[in-house]
Amino acid sequence: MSGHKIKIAARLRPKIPGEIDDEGIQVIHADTGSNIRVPNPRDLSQIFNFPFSSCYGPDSTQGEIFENDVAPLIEVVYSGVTVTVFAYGVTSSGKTHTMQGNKSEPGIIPRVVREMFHHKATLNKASVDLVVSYMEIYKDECYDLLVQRETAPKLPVRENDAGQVFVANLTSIPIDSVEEFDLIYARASKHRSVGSTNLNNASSRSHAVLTIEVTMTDSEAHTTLTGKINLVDLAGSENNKLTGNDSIRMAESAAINKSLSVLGQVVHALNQGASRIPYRNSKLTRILQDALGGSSVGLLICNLAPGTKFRQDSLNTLNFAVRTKNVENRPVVNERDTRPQPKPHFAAVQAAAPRLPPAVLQPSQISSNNLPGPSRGRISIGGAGMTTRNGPRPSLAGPPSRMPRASNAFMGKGRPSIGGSGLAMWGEQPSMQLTDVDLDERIARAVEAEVARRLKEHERQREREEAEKRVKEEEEEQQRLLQQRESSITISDSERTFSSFDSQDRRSQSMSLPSGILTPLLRSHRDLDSQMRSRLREMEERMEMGNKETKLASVQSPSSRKKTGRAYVSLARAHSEKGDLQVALDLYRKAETYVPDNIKLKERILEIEWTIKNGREFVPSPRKVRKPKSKKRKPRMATTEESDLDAQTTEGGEIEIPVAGPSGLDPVNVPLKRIVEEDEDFEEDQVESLLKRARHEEGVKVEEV
Ligand SMILES: Nc1ncnc2c1ncn2[C@@H]1O[C@H](COP(=O)(O)OP(=O)(O)OP(=O)(O)O)[C@@H](O)[C@H]1O
Repeated sequence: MSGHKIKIAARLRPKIPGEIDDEGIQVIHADTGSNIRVPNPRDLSQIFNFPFSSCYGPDSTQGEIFENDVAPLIEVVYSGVTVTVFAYGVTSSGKTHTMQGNKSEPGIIPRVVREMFHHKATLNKASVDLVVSYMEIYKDECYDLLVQRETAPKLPVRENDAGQVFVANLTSIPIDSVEEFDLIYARASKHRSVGSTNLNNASSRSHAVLTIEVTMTDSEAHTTLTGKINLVDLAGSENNKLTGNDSIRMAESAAINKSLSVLGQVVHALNQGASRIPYRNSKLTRILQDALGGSSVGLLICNLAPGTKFRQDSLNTLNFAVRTKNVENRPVVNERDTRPQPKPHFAAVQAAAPRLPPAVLQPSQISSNNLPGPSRGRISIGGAGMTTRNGPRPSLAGPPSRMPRASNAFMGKGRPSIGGSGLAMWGEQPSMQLTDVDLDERIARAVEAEVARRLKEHERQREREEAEKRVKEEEEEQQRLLQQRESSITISDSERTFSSFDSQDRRSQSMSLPSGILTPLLRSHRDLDSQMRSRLREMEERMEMGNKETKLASVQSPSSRKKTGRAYVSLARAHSEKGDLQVALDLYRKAETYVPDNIKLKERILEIEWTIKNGREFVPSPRKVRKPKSKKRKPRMATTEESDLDAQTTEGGEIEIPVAGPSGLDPVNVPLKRIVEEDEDFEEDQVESLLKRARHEEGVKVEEV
């Protein structure tokens, strides 16, 4: 399949009781197309237009969105392609309502499942199997929502040989009817992390990913076609000032905001055609890798909340949407040849690692107590990623087209079945007989856990050893300096006798010299001694100070180190301008710990050292004229002449502002992100926090700059 851009739909929710709708955002349907209009929060006379092929206003229904944008994708899933639908937006903008809905207004998820079964019924294929898996990413860890929450372990994210990312050990349950699904889904949804905030009584504290996978086996053609739809309800970005979050919610919020920010970075990097896409910076992007610039078909639903309160958030959401719509995926059809592969050579069998078959619980009566409908359901628990009746598969990424499939005698329909009801996952304890396959699976998991534990232990041991080595080196260095000082003191204590390290030969030689000949030399030794003493003292102080800073620097990211370095330089400069050269020198040296490769900084340190030593006056170099910050943040705000002119956005997230030019009014396109995105004003903040820290530090008295 050729490149396929992610489709965008925007939905503005109606106001909810207690909310003021001041028409901050509007959905406009015109003959030329539909768009979302948002006034610029910094200049209300400017209107940003966001044209999308699907825009839904507050009166839109769940059915409308499903029919227009999601239902057509079901056929794509049945053609063996992975489809990903995500709901994105600020907290309380209606993501969960859109994806999940409620009993009277079911959302996309229940509708998708109905449509999947409906489509299945129209197919004339012998074997069409559906399975569901459901997981959440809570504080950057993956949890299985199909198992009891209290016992759900953190699931590892892995990558297989084909480069496909999957969540290992994620449960997948075969579903044979809508009713079966509804029951499973209702139970699992209770396991999702939800909490109350000022903005939403039932705010999702995690990103939830529900996957419905369909496997179509054609035994005559010996092929298996696997389609999948991932339905992702993202947690909403949060402004903690508005949500009034407590410490627990704050920690959740930090994880949510971080993962969403990485999502933005991934989209940005994809748009830039960057060589490195930061998928690995969060579990969310790692898991959605296939949906962002990968091999799936994507639909992004941008949820918007009405009113001025959410205006800036809505602009951020729309800005993200504009960037995302340029991301191109390359969908592939996931078809596999099921013919048994020729037997590998004996040597190859010996060399190959043993492949463990998945554990498959085949309860005789899965639905008798819990699930309505025919009792044909089976629960398969992934031993290596999401496991279906046809073998292990990654959970979010399908294998590439025509991937050869390993033949496995344990897989397929003729597997040994196991007694028991399969209800253990819901907390009940069925009596269950384990087969060899199950035992193998359990052993494999235990081995896997043990290997992970040992690796962790090994890593901890390595870190301990490294820390010990560092301490030892520091002690040795101090010892060395001490010895040096002692030996130099020996020199200065006596002009007549030489230090212990002088040899007997030298002594006898010197004794034979005419008297007075060494005096100038010894005098210079004495000078050297006092110089060395003060130098050593200085070095010790610097080392002590440096250690503290080095420790701090070592835990910071490269960009934070740079920022801290810049903040110290800024402080140092202020002190050098006031004439506090010693304080300035200390601060420049601190800065050096954070930016050790900065040549200019080294030069500045030498310059000040020299000035202090020689008692000269220090004349700081003139400050660079920097562009005013406000200009950087607001690169293109309308001037007085422009402010009363209506502004129109163009495709691709640019704002078109008419500007008075030589030939009358010329339109000027300004990239919207430059206007909407906040520029981080770290320097002031950083200086402020450093000042606080510096005030508590002994020895460095820093005044407010
Ligand atoms: N289209 C809609 N029609 C009616 N009510 C809606 C609609 N969209 C959202 N709501 C209501 O708005 C409130 C917030 O919606 P929802 O919980 O879906 O937001 P969310 O974006 O999932 O928030 P969070 O990120 O905090 O989980 C809910 O009470 C929901 O019922």
